[in-house]
Amino acid sequence: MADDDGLLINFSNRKPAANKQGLAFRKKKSTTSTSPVVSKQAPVIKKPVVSTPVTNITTTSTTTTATSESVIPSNFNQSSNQLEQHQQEATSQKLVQGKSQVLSSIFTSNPYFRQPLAKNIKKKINDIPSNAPMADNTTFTGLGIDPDLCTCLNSKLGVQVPTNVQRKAIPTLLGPSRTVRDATIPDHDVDVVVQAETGSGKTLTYLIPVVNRLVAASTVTDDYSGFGDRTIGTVAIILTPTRELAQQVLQVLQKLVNVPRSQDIKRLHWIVPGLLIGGENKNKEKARLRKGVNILVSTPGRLLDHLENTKSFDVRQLRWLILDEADRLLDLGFEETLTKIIKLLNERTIADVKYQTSLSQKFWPAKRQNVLCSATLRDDVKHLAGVALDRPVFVSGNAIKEGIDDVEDHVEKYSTPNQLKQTYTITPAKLRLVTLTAMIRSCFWDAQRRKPKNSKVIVFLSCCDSVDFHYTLFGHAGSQDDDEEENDDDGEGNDDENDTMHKALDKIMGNKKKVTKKQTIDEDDDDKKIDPGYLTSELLNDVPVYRLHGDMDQKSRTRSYNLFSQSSSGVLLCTDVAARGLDMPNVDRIIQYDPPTDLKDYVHRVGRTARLGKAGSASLFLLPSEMEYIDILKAQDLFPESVTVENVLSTLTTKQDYHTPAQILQNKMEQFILKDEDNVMLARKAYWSSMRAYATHGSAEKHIFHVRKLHLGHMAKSFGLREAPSNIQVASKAKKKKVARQERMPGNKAIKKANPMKKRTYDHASEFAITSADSLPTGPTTRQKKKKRKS
Ligand SMILES: Nc1ncnc2c1ncn2[C@@H]1O[C@H](COP(=O)(O)OP(=O)(O)OP(=O)(O)O)[C@@H](O)[C@H]1O
Repeated sequence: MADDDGLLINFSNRKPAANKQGLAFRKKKSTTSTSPVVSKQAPVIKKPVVSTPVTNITTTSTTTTATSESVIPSNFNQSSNQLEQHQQEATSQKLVQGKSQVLSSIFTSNPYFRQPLAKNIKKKINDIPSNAPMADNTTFTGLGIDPDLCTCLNSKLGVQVPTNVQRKAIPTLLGPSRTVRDATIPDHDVDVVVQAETGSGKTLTYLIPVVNRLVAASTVTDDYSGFGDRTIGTVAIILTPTRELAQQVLQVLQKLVNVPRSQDIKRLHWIVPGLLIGGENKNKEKARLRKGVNILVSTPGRLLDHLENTKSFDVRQLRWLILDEADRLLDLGFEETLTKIIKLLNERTIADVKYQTSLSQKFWPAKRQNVLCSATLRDDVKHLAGVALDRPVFVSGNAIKEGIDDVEDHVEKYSTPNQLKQTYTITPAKLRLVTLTAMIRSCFWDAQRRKPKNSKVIVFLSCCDSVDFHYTLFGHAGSQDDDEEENDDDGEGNDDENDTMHKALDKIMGNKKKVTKKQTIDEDDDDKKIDPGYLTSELLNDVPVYRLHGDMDQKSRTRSYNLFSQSSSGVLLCTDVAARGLDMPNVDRIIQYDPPTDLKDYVHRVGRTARLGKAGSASLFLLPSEMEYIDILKAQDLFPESVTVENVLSTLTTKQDYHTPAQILQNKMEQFILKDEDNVMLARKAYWSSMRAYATHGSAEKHIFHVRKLHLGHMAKSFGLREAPSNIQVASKAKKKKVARQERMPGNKAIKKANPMKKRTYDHASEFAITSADSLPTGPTTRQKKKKRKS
């Protein structure tokens, strides 16, 4: 707060009537303005600024409205006296860090918008789970899988019968080693493209055939001595876009290769799986490669590094190259790396005749088989074909088709699991933060039984800074010592007023325990404190909050991811680094607070829930200016239902009036931000990074998501900032000047500036992370990108 002028914003002192007509109550000139605060008079607004005519309010969702049953905790209920009291207290302006501050209402000056009519929402006809295991009599043994491997699948992974995509793709991937004949499937090895819904078991779809063929190759029979030499090197490489996904695939693989030996079958067990990912010790990886890793799971950057620099990395006998989340691997940033990888593999792979004897050749594809998997393989497929594939067979949940030209007939639309319940909430910018908070809280409240419940919620945000900001906010706001500190800071204000207000807030926020020390949130904050990997959020009724993004160090990432995966209840705040492939058990709800910059990411984000036939729901936040995005979703046969902001905010109270508790909640969060300079900086950074991230929406959606359409002041409010963006910008420039000055100081080592191009590649390519405000938009222009693609 040091650099900015005190921002004077009008605060409505009018008791918010239960305004059924819309979200806003009009701005009113403050009548209680006291020195030193100068109140800027609000313009008289002729028509209600946010009006949601009763006739247009869509209540298609099953979300409960404000009944006494649906309201979250009892400590949110206020007596009318308390409400009155709060109204009076809230009108008082005070000094925050020596600056005049006036609280502004979140319910004024919001844009007018009409809720879509319920009749425009097409309901899903078929709610039968589409990604569950088959309910007919299909079995893995029936598909030709080794009975011992089936036992292993059952005992180690709880997998008994195949899913639809497994039933379709496994026989094709078994190729000539297939023991069950099927005339419709090629009996030679072909490249395969697998497209199936999220959570339908694509990982096992490609792992089972590879392991099955290696198990067969290691089996000693009367006429075949089996293959038991680990020095064969790497025979299969599985590439994934993120480290977490690579770790997850390895975990499944490790269980799978431990196939028990039947008494009458002799097997030479030599299948050694291994992992190569960024952030890990390269020398240890080299040592493992030297010994021989037969099935390698890796992220592209680290694989290329070892291909280029590790002499003992032997890929001469490579027979499988599997690209998990293949469309993502071909996105900007990965493409170049992948092309280099494929070029090196092409140069180094030799189909050694020693493995081509008449008996063993059925276990080993004669040449490298390429397999591509994703839930969203579409027009990219043709592009991928140019890079890696040779006339692939296309397998989806619906069809098997030979030849790439027909692919588009089968993948015109992205598909999400039938049982996934999708909703959206049109939320004016000023109401975003409080609505998010209310929505998360409602996930942990059983409205029917009227008691807290366990739930697992993932909130997707557009950038790392925003994740850090919300993590700090939810993790620390609401503790009593914050309030105490704030009271101390506010020495110049009216103590009595503050005291009463804080008491009212405590009551509403449910502050039960006295927190004496802040939990550590940052590893380098204090060396002695150990980052527990999560924060317990008082603001969210003591729910643990986790975070995951690409700017975290590898240890924290792994810990945070594992903790959330294993937890029975909690909120994970993350970037798109968690959008693809991650199989976190029992996630109930996905909240897309920032809309995805690519429609494919919508499908992958919502796919973290409703996996393998389980139920799940997903909510999307949209600004009134972004409503057209619903049409884009509809064009993909995705029909989310509308849940109004009123519905969400109503869960904060038993009373008709949800404005007051919502406003108090917002004030509480703003106070937490403003009381500490670090918090203000965090909020500003998050604000700017989010704006930058917003600018990365593709040209096809630019008419919907354009920064020019945003009300920057209102957006700032959603980061708990009471400053106009120009103030923020000035502060940011001032900081840059300060850094530049420091750099010029004699004796100071010039801080090497990161090459923005490189940074962008890093952010987008490996970790899905749009990070700090300084690091982004100097990447290639659209024209440059097109030129690059052409060449
Ligand atoms: N046939 C099966 N029976 C029971 N469970 C299965 C079966 N196949 C896979 N699973 C389990 O289903 C979960 C989801 O599988 P997986 O992660 O492979 O899905 P996916 O299709 O790759 O999803 P995404 O597109 O999100 O990556 C995993 O926990 C996996 O162990």
